[in-house]
Amino acid sequence: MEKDTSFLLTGIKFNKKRFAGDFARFKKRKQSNDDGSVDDLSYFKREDTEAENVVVSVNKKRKRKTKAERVEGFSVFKGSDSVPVVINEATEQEENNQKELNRQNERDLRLRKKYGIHVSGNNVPSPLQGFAELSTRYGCESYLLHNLVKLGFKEPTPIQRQAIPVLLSGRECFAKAPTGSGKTLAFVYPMLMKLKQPSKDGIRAVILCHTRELAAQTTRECKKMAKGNKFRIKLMTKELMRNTDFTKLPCDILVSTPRRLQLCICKKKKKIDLSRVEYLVLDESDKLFERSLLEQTDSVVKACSNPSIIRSLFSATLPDFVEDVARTVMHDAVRVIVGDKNAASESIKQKLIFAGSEEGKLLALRQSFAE
Ligand SMILES: Nc1ncnc2c1ncn2[C@@H]1O[C@H](COP(=O)(O)OP(=O)(O)OP(=O)(O)O)[C@@H](O)[C@H]1O
Repeated sequence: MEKDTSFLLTGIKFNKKRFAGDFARFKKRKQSNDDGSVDDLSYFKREDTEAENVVVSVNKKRKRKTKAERVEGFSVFKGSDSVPVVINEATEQEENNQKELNRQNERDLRLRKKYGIHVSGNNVPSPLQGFAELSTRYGCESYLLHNLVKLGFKEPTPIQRQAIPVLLSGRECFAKAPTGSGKTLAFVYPMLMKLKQPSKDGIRAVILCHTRELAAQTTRECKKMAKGNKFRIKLMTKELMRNTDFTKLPCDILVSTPRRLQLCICKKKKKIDLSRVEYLVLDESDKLFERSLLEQTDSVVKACSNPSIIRSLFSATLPDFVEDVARTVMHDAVRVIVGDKNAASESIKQKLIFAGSEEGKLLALRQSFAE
Protein backbone atom coordinates (compact mmCIF):
# COMPACT_ATOMS: atom_id res chain seq x y z
CA MET A 1 0.00 0.00 0.00
CA GLU A 2 2.80 2.34 1.04
CA LYS A 3 4.74 1.38 -2.01
CA ASP A 4 1.71 2.21 -4.08
CA THR A 5 1.48 5.71 -2.53
CA SER A 6 5.13 6.51 -3.21
CA PHE A 7 4.60 5.35 -6.73
CA LEU A 8 1.88 7.93 -7.14
CA LEU A 9 3.94 10.71 -5.61
CA THR A 10 7.24 10.15 -7.31
CA GLY A 11 6.05 9.20 -10.72
CA ILE A 12 6.57 6.16 -12.82
CA LYS A 13 9.88 4.39 -12.97
CA PHE A 14 9.64 2.56 -16.15
CA ASN A 15 11.29 -0.86 -16.32
CA LYS A 16 12.52 -0.72 -19.88
CA LYS A 17 13.67 -4.30 -19.88
CA ARG A 18 10.51 -5.75 -18.46
CA PHE A 19 8.29 -3.78 -20.82
CA ALA A 20 10.63 -3.70 -23.77
CA GLY A 21 7.86 -4.47 -26.27
CA ASP A 22 5.56 -1.74 -25.00
CA PHE A 23 8.45 0.69 -24.74
CA ALA A 24 9.39 0.15 -28.39
CA ARG A 25 5.75 0.81 -29.39
CA PHE A 26 5.55 3.95 -27.21
CA LYS A 27 8.77 5.34 -28.63
CA LYS A 28 7.49 4.94 -32.17
CA ARG A 29 4.33 6.80 -31.30
CA LYS A 30 6.24 9.64 -29.62
CA GLN A 31 8.36 10.14 -32.71
CA SER A 32 5.24 10.42 -34.79
CA ASN A 33 3.91 13.03 -32.37
CA ASP A 34 7.01 15.08 -32.80
CA ASP A 35 6.47 15.02 -36.56
CA GLY A 36 3.15 16.61 -35.95
CA SER A 37 1.54 14.15 -38.31
CA VAL A 38 -0.63 12.29 -35.86
CA ASP A 39 -4.39 12.39 -36.18
CA ASP A 40 -5.07 12.27 -32.42
CA LEU A 41 -4.84 16.04 -32.07
CA SER A 42 -7.00 16.79 -35.02
CA TYR A 43 -10.06 17.27 -32.75
CA PHE A 44 -8.34 20.10 -30.91
CA LYS A 45 -7.02 21.46 -34.12
CA ARG A 46 -10.54 21.62 -35.41
CA GLU A 47 -11.61 23.34 -32.26
CA ASP A 48 -8.83 25.87 -32.70
CA THR A 49 -10.03 26.62 -36.18
CA GLU A 50 -13.52 27.17 -34.88
CA ALA A 51 -12.21 29.46 -32.18
CA GLU A 52 -10.36 31.40 -34.85
CA ASN A 53 -13.55 31.74 -36.83
CA VAL A 54 -15.39 33.09 -33.82
CA VAL A 55 -12.83 35.79 -33.21
CA VAL A 56 -12.47 36.84 -36.83
CA SER A 57 -14.41 40.05 -36.39
CA VAL A 58 -13.08 40.83 -32.94
CA ASN A 59 -10.19 43.30 -32.64
CA LYS A 60 -6.57 42.20 -32.81
CA LYS A 61 -5.94 42.64 -29.13
CA ARG A 62 -8.61 40.13 -28.27
CA LYS A 63 -7.38 37.82 -31.00
CA ARG A 64 -3.88 37.71 -29.45
CA LYS A 65 -5.36 36.95 -26.08
CA THR A 66 -7.26 33.99 -27.45
CA LYS A 67 -4.10 32.64 -29.06
CA ALA A 68 -2.19 32.90 -25.81
CA GLU A 69 -4.91 30.97 -24.06
CA ARG A 70 -4.86 28.41 -26.78
CA VAL A 71 -1.17 27.74 -26.15
CA GLU A 72 -2.01 26.43 -22.69
CA GLY A 73 -4.07 23.82 -24.46
CA PHE A 74 -6.92 23.39 -21.97
CA SER A 75 -9.81 22.84 -24.25
CA VAL A 76 -12.26 23.10 -21.36
CA PHE A 77 -11.14 26.69 -20.63
CA LYS A 78 -11.06 27.50 -24.31
CA GLY A 79 -14.66 26.46 -24.48
CA SER A 80 -15.72 28.65 -21.60
CA ASP A 81 -13.66 31.58 -22.94
CA SER A 82 -15.70 31.63 -26.12
CA VAL A 83 -18.71 32.84 -24.10
CA PRO A 84 -17.39 36.32 -23.28
CA VAL A 85 -16.15 36.61 -26.86
CA VAL A 86 -19.69 35.99 -28.11
CA ILE A 87 -21.08 38.52 -25.62
CA ASN A 88 -18.51 41.08 -26.75
CA GLU A 89 -19.45 40.37 -30.33
CA ALA A 90 -23.11 40.98 -29.52
CA THR A 91 -22.25 44.28 -27.85
CA GLU A 92 -20.11 45.23 -30.79
CA GLN A 93 -22.96 44.35 -33.14
CA GLU A 94 -25.27 46.61 -31.12
CA GLU A 95 -22.72 49.41 -31.28
CA ASN A 96 -22.39 48.98 -35.02
CA ASN A 97 -26.16 49.02 -35.43
CA GLN A 98 -26.38 52.20 -33.39
CA LYS A 99 -23.62 53.81 -35.46
CA GLU A 100 -25.39 52.85 -38.69
CA LEU A 101 -28.66 54.24 -37.28
CA ASN A 102 -26.94 57.54 -36.44
CA ARG A 103 -25.45 57.71 -39.93
CA GLN A 104 -28.89 57.02 -41.42
CA ASN A 105 -30.46 59.74 -39.26
CA GLU A 106 -27.83 62.21 -40.45
CA ARG A 107 -28.50 61.28 -44.08
CA ASP A 108 -32.26 61.72 -43.47
CA LEU A 109 -31.74 65.12 -41.87
CA ARG A 110 -29.59 66.29 -44.78
CA LEU A 111 -32.14 65.12 -47.33
CA ARG A 112 -35.04 66.74 -45.46
CA LYS A 113 -33.13 69.99 -45.14
CA LYS A 114 -32.31 69.97 -48.84
CA TYR A 115 -35.98 69.58 -49.81
CA GLY A 116 -37.55 71.71 -47.06
CA ILE A 117 -39.29 68.73 -45.45
CA HIS A 118 -40.30 69.02 -41.77
CA VAL A 119 -41.50 65.97 -39.89
CA SER A 120 -42.80 65.19 -36.45
CA GLY A 121 -43.76 61.86 -34.91
CA ASN A 122 -42.07 58.72 -33.66
CA ASN A 123 -39.56 56.86 -35.80
CA VAL A 124 -40.34 58.66 -39.00
CA PRO A 125 -39.17 56.52 -41.96
CA SER A 126 -36.32 57.81 -44.12
CA PRO A 127 -37.27 59.97 -47.08
CA LEU A 128 -36.82 58.57 -50.59
CA GLN A 129 -33.58 59.47 -52.36
CA GLY A 130 -35.24 58.62 -55.67
CA PHE A 131 -38.05 56.59 -57.22
CA ALA A 132 -35.69 53.62 -57.59
CA GLU A 133 -35.98 53.09 -53.84
CA LEU A 134 -39.64 52.21 -54.28
CA SER A 135 -38.34 49.02 -55.78
CA THR A 136 -35.21 48.39 -53.67
CA ARG A 137 -36.74 49.33 -50.31
CA TYR A 138 -40.38 48.38 -50.82
CA GLY A 139 -40.47 45.85 -53.67
CA CYS A 140 -42.65 48.06 -55.84
CA GLU A 141 -44.12 46.17 -58.79
CA SER A 142 -42.60 46.93 -62.17
CA TYR A 143 -45.83 48.16 -63.78
CA LEU A 144 -45.93 51.07 -61.30
CA LEU A 145 -42.33 52.06 -62.03
CA HIS A 146 -43.07 51.75 -65.71
CA ASN A 147 -46.03 54.14 -65.30
CA LEU A 148 -43.77 56.69 -63.62
CA VAL A 149 -41.49 56.59 -66.63
CA LYS A 150 -44.46 56.91 -68.99
CA LEU A 151 -45.75 59.91 -67.04
CA GLY A 152 -42.30 61.46 -67.36
CA PHE A 153 -41.70 61.66 -63.60
CA LYS A 154 -37.98 61.33 -62.97
CA GLU A 155 -37.60 62.52 -59.39
CA PRO A 156 -40.08 62.46 -56.50
CA THR A 157 -41.31 65.86 -55.33
CA PRO A 158 -40.50 66.70 -51.67
CA ILE A 159 -43.92 65.63 -50.40
CA GLN A 160 -43.63 62.36 -52.32
CA ARG A 161 -40.14 61.73 -50.89
CA GLN A 162 -41.44 61.71 -47.35
CA ALA A 163 -45.15 60.87 -47.45
CA ILE A 164 -44.73 57.72 -49.55
CA PRO A 165 -42.37 55.94 -47.08
CA VAL A 166 -44.59 57.02 -44.17
CA LEU A 167 -47.68 55.46 -45.74
CA LEU A 168 -45.80 52.40 -46.96
CA SER A 169 -44.62 51.72 -43.45
CA GLY A 170 -48.25 51.55 -42.35
CA ARG A 171 -48.31 54.88 -40.51
CA GLU A 172 -51.16 57.38 -40.53
CA CYS A 173 -50.17 60.79 -41.79
CA PHE A 174 -50.94 64.51 -41.98
CA ALA A 175 -49.31 65.94 -45.07
CA LYS A 176 -49.14 69.57 -46.01
CA ALA A 177 -47.55 70.79 -49.22
CA PRO A 178 -48.23 73.63 -51.64
CA THR A 179 -50.75 73.41 -54.46
CA GLY A 180 -49.38 71.57 -57.48
CA SER A 181 -46.62 69.82 -55.53
CA GLY A 182 -47.66 66.28 -56.45
CA LYS A 183 -49.76 65.29 -53.46
CA THR A 184 -52.03 63.03 -55.53
CA LEU A 185 -49.19 60.68 -56.45
CA ALA A 186 -47.95 60.83 -52.84
CA PHE A 187 -51.11 59.11 -51.60
CA VAL A 188 -52.12 57.08 -54.68
CA TYR A 189 -48.81 55.23 -55.15
CA PRO A 190 -48.55 53.77 -51.65
CA MET A 191 -52.23 52.82 -51.89
CA LEU A 192 -51.69 50.90 -55.15
CA MET A 193 -48.55 49.28 -53.76
CA LYS A 194 -50.31 48.16 -50.60
CA LEU A 195 -53.49 46.91 -52.29
CA LYS A 196 -51.26 44.89 -54.65
CA GLN A 197 -54.03 43.21 -56.64
CA PRO A 198 -57.76 43.72 -57.33
CA SER A 199 -59.94 41.75 -54.95
CA LYS A 200 -63.60 40.84 -54.53
CA ASP A 201 -63.58 41.76 -50.83
CA GLY A 202 -65.49 44.98 -51.31
CA ILE A 203 -64.23 48.57 -51.27
CA ARG A 204 -60.65 48.66 -49.91
CA ALA A 205 -59.73 52.29 -50.40
CA VAL A 206 -61.62 55.58 -50.32
CA ILE A 207 -60.40 59.00 -51.48
CA LEU A 208 -62.54 61.85 -50.28
CA CYS A 209 -62.40 65.16 -52.19
CA HIS A 210 -64.26 68.35 -51.37
CA THR A 211 -65.56 69.00 -54.91
CA ARG A 212 -66.88 66.83 -57.73
CA GLU A 213 -64.28 68.32 -60.11
CA LEU A 214 -61.39 67.40 -57.85
CA ALA A 215 -62.89 63.92 -57.37
CA ALA A 216 -63.09 63.44 -61.14
CA GLN A 217 -59.53 64.71 -61.63
CA THR A 218 -58.19 62.44 -58.87
CA THR A 219 -59.98 59.45 -60.43
CA ARG A 220 -58.31 60.17 -63.78
CA GLU A 221 -54.86 60.49 -62.14
CA CYS A 222 -55.43 57.33 -60.18
CA LYS A 223 -56.34 55.36 -63.32
CA LYS A 224 -53.24 56.63 -65.10
CA MET A 225 -51.02 55.52 -62.25
CA ALA A 226 -52.72 52.11 -61.98
CA LYS A 227 -52.44 51.32 -65.68
CA GLY A 228 -51.29 47.76 -66.20
CA ASN A 229 -53.23 46.42 -63.23
CA LYS A 230 -56.92 45.59 -63.20
CA PHE A 231 -57.95 47.65 -60.19
CA ARG A 232 -61.57 48.78 -60.30
CA ILE A 233 -61.35 52.52 -59.64
CA LYS A 234 -64.78 54.20 -59.42
CA LEU A 235 -65.89 57.78 -59.23
CA MET A 236 -69.08 58.32 -57.23
CA THR A 237 -71.29 59.95 -59.82
CA LYS A 238 -74.98 60.83 -59.53
CA GLU A 239 -75.78 57.92 -61.78
CA LEU A 240 -73.78 55.47 -59.72
CA MET A 241 -75.53 56.70 -56.57
CA ARG A 242 -79.01 56.21 -58.02
CA ASN A 243 -78.72 52.95 -59.92
CA THR A 244 -76.24 50.85 -58.04
CA ASP A 245 -76.72 47.95 -55.70
CA PHE A 246 -73.66 48.72 -53.59
CA THR A 247 -73.63 45.26 -52.08
CA LYS A 248 -72.61 43.97 -55.51
CA LEU A 249 -70.43 46.83 -56.76
CA PRO A 250 -67.05 45.55 -57.97
CA CYS A 251 -64.77 48.28 -56.66
CA ASP A 252 -61.27 48.45 -55.15
CA ILE A 253 -60.83 52.22 -54.93
CA LEU A 254 -63.72 54.67 -54.61
CA VAL A 255 -63.34 58.42 -55.13
CA SER A 256 -66.16 60.62 -53.89
CA THR A 257 -67.26 63.84 -52.29
CA PRO A 258 -68.36 63.46 -48.65
CA ARG A 259 -71.95 64.43 -49.42
CA ARG A 260 -72.47 61.72 -52.07
CA LEU A 261 -70.81 59.07 -50.01
CA GLN A 262 -72.82 59.96 -46.94
CA LEU A 263 -76.05 59.53 -48.91
CA CYS A 264 -74.95 56.05 -49.96
CA ILE A 265 -74.04 55.15 -46.38
CA CYS A 266 -77.48 56.24 -45.19
CA LYS A 267 -79.44 54.42 -47.91
CA LYS A 268 -82.10 52.11 -46.54
CA LYS A 269 -81.47 49.34 -49.09
CA LYS A 270 -78.41 48.17 -51.01
CA LYS A 271 -76.32 50.64 -49.09
CA ILE A 272 -72.59 50.95 -49.32
CA ASP A 273 -70.40 49.01 -46.89
CA LEU A 274 -67.15 50.75 -45.92
CA SER A 275 -66.23 48.45 -43.06
CA ARG A 276 -63.42 46.80 -45.08
CA VAL A 277 -61.75 49.99 -46.19
CA GLU A 278 -58.01 49.70 -45.52
CA TYR A 279 -56.97 53.16 -46.79
CA LEU A 280 -58.83 56.41 -46.36
CA VAL A 281 -57.46 59.63 -47.82
CA LEU A 282 -58.91 63.03 -47.05
CA ASP A 283 -57.65 65.19 -49.90
CA GLU A 284 -57.74 68.96 -49.35
CA SER A 285 -58.58 68.03 -45.79
CA ASP A 286 -58.79 71.65 -44.59
CA LYS A 287 -61.84 72.06 -46.87
CA LEU A 288 -63.36 68.75 -45.76
CA PHE A 289 -63.23 69.97 -42.16
CA GLU A 290 -65.00 73.23 -42.91
CA ARG A 291 -68.36 73.66 -41.26
CA SER A 292 -70.35 72.90 -44.43
CA LEU A 293 -68.71 69.49 -44.93
CA LEU A 294 -67.67 68.50 -41.43
CA GLU A 295 -70.73 66.40 -40.59
CA GLN A 296 -70.61 64.46 -43.86
CA THR A 297 -66.86 63.92 -43.62
CA ASP A 298 -67.37 62.69 -40.08
CA SER A 299 -69.98 60.09 -41.13
CA VAL A 300 -67.64 58.74 -43.80
CA VAL A 301 -64.75 58.50 -41.32
CA LYS A 302 -67.03 56.65 -38.87
CA ALA A 303 -68.35 54.27 -41.57
CA CYS A 304 -64.76 53.26 -42.38
CA SER A 305 -64.68 51.16 -39.24
CA ASN A 306 -61.90 48.68 -40.03
CA PRO A 307 -59.65 48.83 -36.93
CA SER A 308 -56.48 48.49 -38.99
CA ILE A 309 -57.36 51.28 -41.40
CA ILE A 310 -54.62 53.74 -42.45
CA ARG A 311 -55.95 57.31 -42.66
CA SER A 312 -54.14 60.21 -44.22
CA LEU A 313 -54.88 63.90 -44.60
CA PHE A 314 -53.40 65.81 -47.55
CA SER A 315 -53.74 69.53 -47.87
CA ALA A 316 -52.14 72.79 -48.93
CA THR A 317 -52.77 74.27 -45.49
CA LEU A 318 -53.06 72.52 -42.17
CA PRO A 319 -54.94 74.66 -39.65
CA ASP A 320 -54.45 73.62 -36.04
CA PHE A 321 -58.13 72.80 -35.54
CA VAL A 322 -58.03 70.29 -38.43
CA GLU A 323 -55.06 68.54 -36.89
CA ASP A 324 -56.66 68.62 -33.44
CA VAL A 325 -59.90 67.06 -34.69
CA ALA A 326 -58.10 64.46 -36.79
CA ARG A 327 -55.74 63.48 -33.98
CA THR A 328 -58.73 62.33 -31.93
CA VAL A 329 -59.15 59.39 -34.32
CA MET A 330 -55.67 58.84 -35.72
CA HIS A 331 -53.02 56.62 -34.15
CA ASP A 332 -49.35 57.50 -33.87
CA ALA A 333 -49.64 59.77 -36.89
CA VAL A 334 -46.65 61.37 -38.58
CA ARG A 335 -46.84 64.99 -39.64
CA VAL A 336 -45.07 65.92 -42.88
CA ILE A 337 -44.84 69.56 -43.84
CA VAL A 338 -43.15 70.84 -46.97
CA GLY A 339 -42.25 74.51 -46.66
CA ASP A 340 -43.51 76.46 -43.66
CA LYS A 341 -46.72 75.47 -41.96
CA ASN A 342 -49.63 77.45 -43.46
CA ALA A 343 -47.27 79.67 -45.46
CA ALA A 344 -48.10 80.51 -49.05
CA SER A 345 -46.49 78.44 -51.77
CA GLU A 346 -43.03 79.59 -52.86
CA SER A 347 -44.35 79.88 -56.38
CA ILE A 348 -46.63 82.72 -55.22
CA LYS A 349 -44.80 86.08 -55.29
CA GLN A 350 -45.51 88.35 -52.31
CA LYS A 351 -44.87 92.07 -51.96
CA LEU A 352 -45.50 94.47 -49.04
CA ILE A 353 -46.64 97.95 -50.03
CA PHE A 354 -47.24 100.77 -47.55
CA ALA A 355 -50.57 102.31 -48.64
CA GLY A 356 -51.28 104.66 -45.71
CA SER A 357 -55.08 104.77 -45.95
CA GLU A 358 -58.07 102.91 -47.45
CA GLU A 359 -57.89 105.16 -50.46
CA GLY A 360 -54.20 104.52 -50.81
CA LYS A 361 -54.91 100.77 -50.66
CA LEU A 362 -57.22 101.00 -53.67
CA LEU A 363 -54.69 103.05 -55.56
CA ALA A 364 -51.91 100.60 -54.79
CA LEU A 365 -54.08 97.67 -55.90
CA ARG A 366 -54.99 99.38 -59.16
CA GLN A 367 -51.35 100.12 -59.81
CA SER A 368 -50.38 96.57 -59.02
CA PHE A 369 -52.93 95.11 -61.47
CA ALA A 370 -51.75 97.51 -64.13
CA GLU A 371 -48.11 96.31 -63.80
N1 LIG B 1 -42.67 63.52 -59.37
C1 LIG B 1 -43.23 64.30 -60.26
N2 LIG B 1 -42.49 64.85 -61.24
C2 LIG B 1 -43.04 65.66 -62.17
N3 LIG B 1 -44.35 66.02 -62.18
C3 LIG B 1 -45.13 65.52 -61.21
C4 LIG B 1 -44.63 64.64 -60.20
N4 LIG B 1 -45.64 64.29 -59.38
C5 LIG B 1 -46.74 64.92 -59.85
N5 LIG B 1 -46.46 65.66 -60.93
C6 LIG B 1 -47.38 66.50 -61.74
O1 LIG B 1 -47.54 67.71 -61.02
C7 LIG B 1 -48.84 68.24 -61.24
C8 LIG B 1 -49.49 68.59 -59.91
O2 LIG B 1 -49.70 67.41 -59.19
P1 LIG B 1 -50.96 67.25 -58.20
O3 LIG B 1 -52.22 67.65 -58.87
O4 LIG B 1 -50.87 65.93 -57.61
O5 LIG B 1 -50.59 68.35 -57.13
P2 LIG B 1 -51.35 68.61 -55.79
O6 LIG B 1 -50.33 68.90 -54.79
O7 LIG B 1 -52.31 67.52 -55.51
O8 LIG B 1 -52.14 69.93 -56.16
P3 LIG B 1 -53.55 70.40 -55.54
O9 LIG B 1 -53.22 70.96 -54.19
O10 LIG B 1 -53.98 71.43 -56.53
O11 LIG B 1 -54.44 69.21 -55.49
C9 LIG B 1 -49.62 67.18 -62.02
O12 LIG B 1 -49.68 67.55 -63.36
C10 LIG B 1 -48.78 65.94 -61.85
O13 LIG B 1 -48.93 65.10 -62.95
